[in-house]
Amino acid sequence: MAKRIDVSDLNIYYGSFLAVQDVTVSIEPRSVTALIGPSGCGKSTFLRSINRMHEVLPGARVEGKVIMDGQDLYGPGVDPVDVRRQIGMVFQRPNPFPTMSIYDNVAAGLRLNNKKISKSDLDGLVERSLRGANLWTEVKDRLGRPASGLSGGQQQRLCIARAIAVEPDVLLMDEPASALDPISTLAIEDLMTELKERFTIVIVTHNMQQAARVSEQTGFFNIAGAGQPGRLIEFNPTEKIFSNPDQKATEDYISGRFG
Ligand SMILES: Nc1ncnc2c1ncn2[C@@H]1O[C@H](COP(=O)(O)OP(=O)(O)OP(=O)(O)O)[C@@H](O)[C@H]1O
Repeated sequence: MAKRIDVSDLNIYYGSFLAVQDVTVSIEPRSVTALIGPSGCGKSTFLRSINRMHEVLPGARVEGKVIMDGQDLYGPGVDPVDVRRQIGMVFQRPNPFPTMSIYDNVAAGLRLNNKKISKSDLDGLVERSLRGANLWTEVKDRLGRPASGLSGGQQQRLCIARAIAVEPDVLLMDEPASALDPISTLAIEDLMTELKERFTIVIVTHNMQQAARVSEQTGFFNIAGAGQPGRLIEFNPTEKIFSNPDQKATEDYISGRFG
């Protein structure tokens, strides 16, 4: 079930380096939120802090709050592994388990989370996830073949199938189409439009047209200069960001004057 995320006063560190400063934002369920901004301004770092992936690096930590439907994800006693199950992630480069079969790639997370699942239930869930990722018809006759035999676009949809198989509440996507050709990119964008019916989606993208096509809300991150922390400069409906942004820096960025 899609859930809302409320981030308040979030500071994100790599050791003593403050990479992202003072982010406060609300992310609506059943919608796509796009994060844009120049390289190094902290979009990916912020994305990874939402599902507690950031802290897997030694010395990496956050201050502030990330609340999902009332639950403080950084609260005492919260298991980060559980958070990552509820908030799935898709990366820039498709990263299926290459030698594992297509079927087993989708089943991997389900098997980890539910050891007693029957073969027929698993078959059903694998099919549903592959259908959800718009991949079923292309792979249904070769489910036992290695994932490495799929095209880049198919591999990325396989990774999306793997992510949605465990029924997360939120899906984070870090430039999910930047390594793909234009046709595969459109397939991923169409898929996002379908998936937002069921999930809260947050996507980092360098592609402004993509942000404009797929998202309801857009956040613009920026940095004042090298070594400075990234900040969320503007967060508004996508239509407003691309037609009449509040901040001059946003306008300069989207009109290609910097970044
Ligand atoms: N593992 C790390 N250790 C130390 N600093 C890091 C690490 N990863 C990122 N940073 C720094 O944190 C800041 C934000 O980086 P991040 O990758 O989040 O930016 P980004 O906006 O996603 O950039 P891009 O658009 O190029 O992917 C940068 O100054 C970067 O050098």
